[in-house]
Amino acid sequence: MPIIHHSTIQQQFNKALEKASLDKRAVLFSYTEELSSFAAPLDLFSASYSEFYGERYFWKEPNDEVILIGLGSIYSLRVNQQTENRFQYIDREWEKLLASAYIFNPFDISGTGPLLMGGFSFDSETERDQNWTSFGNAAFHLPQIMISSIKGQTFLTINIMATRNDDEGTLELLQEKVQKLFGSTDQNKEISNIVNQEELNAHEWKESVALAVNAIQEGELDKVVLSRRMRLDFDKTILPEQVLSRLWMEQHQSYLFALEELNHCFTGASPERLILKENDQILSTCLAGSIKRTGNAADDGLLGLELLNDRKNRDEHQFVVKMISDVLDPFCIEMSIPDTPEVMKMRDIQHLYTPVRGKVNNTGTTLLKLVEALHPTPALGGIPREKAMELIREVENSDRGFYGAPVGWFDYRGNGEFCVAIRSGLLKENEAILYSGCGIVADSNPEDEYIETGIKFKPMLRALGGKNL
Ligand SMILES: C=C(O[C@H]1C=CC=C(C(=O)O)[C@@H]1O)C(=O)O
Repeated sequence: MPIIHHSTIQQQFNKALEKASLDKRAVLFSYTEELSSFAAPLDLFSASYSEFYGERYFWKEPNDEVILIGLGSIYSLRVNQQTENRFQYIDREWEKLLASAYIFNPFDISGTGPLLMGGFSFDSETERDQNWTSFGNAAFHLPQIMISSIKGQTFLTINIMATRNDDEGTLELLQEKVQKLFGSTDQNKEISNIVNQEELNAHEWKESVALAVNAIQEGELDKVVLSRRMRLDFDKTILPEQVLSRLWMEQHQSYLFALEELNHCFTGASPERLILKENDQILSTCLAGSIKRTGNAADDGLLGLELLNDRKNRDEHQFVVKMISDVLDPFCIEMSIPDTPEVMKMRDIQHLYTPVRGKVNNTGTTLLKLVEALHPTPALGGIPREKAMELIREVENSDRGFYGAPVGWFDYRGNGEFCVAIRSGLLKENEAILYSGCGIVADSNPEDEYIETGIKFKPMLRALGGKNL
């Protein structure tokens, strides 16, 4: 059982209270300790339902080296309008909060101590539709209780926005909350079942692919990624823990994420890293070019080889490699990029994959600066970027929301990671909207692209109990 009430924490907390009283404003107090034992991460997430539903945040990177469970939001940063640069805004406000914070964290380990979990919308220049209004153009949260599992070690971080109205009782209350959380088991929640499954505007989507191919052949642009949606209705409210536990079993080698905003939850299993930053080391991933999997290892091997040798897919992939390396180059003193891609095999699909590593040249290069520069990569936008964005706005008559956008976390030391939120969907009570897209180039065929986007629905569809798998 975690112990968060002893003299060290008390002293630190008292200092934060004094400062809050003097400054007449809230001061962040953060305390981290290592836990000796830890329930399975998803059991803990699930057990937090009664106390924290609507304010839960989950992150797991493919190798299980970083698993974060954030519960309760004691401080949030949102950007609703296009009034100023959303990346700079989040960076600046976070820095301001940290400037007066009292942080007790004896561990020099990324992902422990205070951190923000959240993400950005795909396109801040379009308005969010009603599904996405609570997410806006950026939504980040500092959890009240955070459990981080980092390379096998587990940590508890508690965060309090201390005000002059708080006293030692505040710590005690939080202590009780933590004890309750670790003591409680998952209430047997009812599983929701699909009552209706419907692809939205499939015919129009194929037409817009044909239109995009035309524009590319006319030389207006080189590549654009077009997405489409599927809607599912359920017999009762669909719970994020239900979806996450299926993704955990079936898509374990992906980034698993969930961001709740009251009764909405954006969740998914993405294979695509946008950027990882650990001190001055960065790692980005180029992922573009796809082929199916069959369930038979020998056939999958042959398909993988076909993908590696397919000109259309290699071109599509090369666009992404060039753009990501061009974008990161000015921020780096060293970079390393393999000459040829590898094949990354996911449960339902295989992709061409190239890792891009670098060493940043400047301490002022924040993770969000890199996210801003990279987003959207041609794996989700296109080439040239602005032209592709214009075409997406023109032909996709719906809001992508956070689909295809950066989702992740970053801590008070500036380390963190963002994935590109694909293979994802928005859960809103007894309805889910799933998103899927694919890269369109000069020789794309609408029917093939339709089939490819069908495959990309599968991870979420499977996790939700859907049909046609
Ligand atoms: C846009 C998606 O995938 C991107 C990532 C990998 C491969 C892609 C492709 O081959 O088209 C897409 O660019 C999606 O899954 O919704």
